[in-house]
Amino acid sequence: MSHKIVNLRVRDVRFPTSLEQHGSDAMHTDPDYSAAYVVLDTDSGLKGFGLTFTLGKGTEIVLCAVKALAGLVIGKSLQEIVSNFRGFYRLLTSDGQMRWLGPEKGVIHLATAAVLNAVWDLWARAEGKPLWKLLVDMVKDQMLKEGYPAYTTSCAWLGYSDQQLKQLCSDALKSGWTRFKVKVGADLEDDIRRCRLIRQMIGPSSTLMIDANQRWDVAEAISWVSRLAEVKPLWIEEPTSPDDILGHAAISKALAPLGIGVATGEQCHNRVMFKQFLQASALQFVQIDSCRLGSVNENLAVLLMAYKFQVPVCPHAGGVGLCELVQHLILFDYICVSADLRNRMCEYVDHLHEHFTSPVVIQDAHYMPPKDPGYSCEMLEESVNRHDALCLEKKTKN
Ligand SMILES: C[C@H](O)[C@@H](O)CC(=O)C(=O)O
Ligand SMILES: [Mg+2]
Repeated sequence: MSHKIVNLRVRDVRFPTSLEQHGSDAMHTDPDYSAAYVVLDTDSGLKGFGLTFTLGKGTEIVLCAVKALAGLVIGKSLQEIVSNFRGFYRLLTSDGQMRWLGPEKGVIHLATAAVLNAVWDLWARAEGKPLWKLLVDMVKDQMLKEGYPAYTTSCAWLGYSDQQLKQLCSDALKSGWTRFKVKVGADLEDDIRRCRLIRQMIGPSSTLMIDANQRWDVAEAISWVSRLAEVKPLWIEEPTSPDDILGHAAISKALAPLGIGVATGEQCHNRVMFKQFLQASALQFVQIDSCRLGSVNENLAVLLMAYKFQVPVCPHAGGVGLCELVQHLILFDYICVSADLRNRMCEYVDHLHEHFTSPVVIQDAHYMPPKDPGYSCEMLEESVNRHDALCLEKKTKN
């Protein structure tokens, strides 16, 4: 069956997570976890669902970019696309006029990610497999019985009170979590207090990471993290601008004697930037994002580059739908690329999974391999309608 794409719909879906400071960090103090949510309709009736992640405002701009790309997608059959996927990727990313908006970065690349995620979802559905299995079966068949190791960021968002942090951390420990990420970067004394608190709760054998979300300049990052070395963080995430590759390299070199690595990637524009981070030894943990890069296509390239440089991949997943999508990629990485779990873990945030038809399954702090066909992108229609920014705008006007 050809599954010819006959229509592309895109919705602006926003969740008011900022009201309870879910997702808050040193730079994003009021994040509303949102998505540009794409649905591909085909002549066979099969649909493909995709999304890219945003923080609320500006999602309407991503929708415009998706609509601008639609003309390159509608009329193509799935078979035509996957028989030359590289050519299709280049078609979307190398349009003579639209590439000026990037190339392969910013809003146009977020829109490309959403469209390509929907194409991969359509392909996996057509094959009757979860995406990770579609990828793995292209190479070989292995299974992960105990699931893939995860870490949680949901105990220590920057806007949470110490009381919330203690309660959430205590609950997480009871559920078997042993890897925790803490948001830092706004106030040093506050960071020292909160990091000491969580380290004291989780004990010396659990793993702690810290995340500054691009808050500092290079020298500030080195001195600030040095003050937090007492809690033995495995990594400092996004210590400075995500574009400052040599800055990351300087921070990495300075913190190495303290045994603290650098992690980044959630706002890394594309595979070319990752190449330079790896060549410059500017990171010790590659944090791919399923909706920032050009979908599976570009993420596979980064997985292979990370393996070539022997740098572990620890995917970013702090955003609506990001856990659902990136679990497929990290399963592929383990089964077909790295075959290694040392210093590897996938982020998990405990928000908004109820809005998906195939939400992630976490057991004992591990991602259990998805079973449903597709890329786990499909949202409940009721959720999309209830959180569609356009519908919300009309309601407030009436
Ligand atoms: C604004 C987002 O919640 C961001 O803080 C997520 C993030 O940096 C992470 O999950 O890592
Ligand atoms: Mg982060």
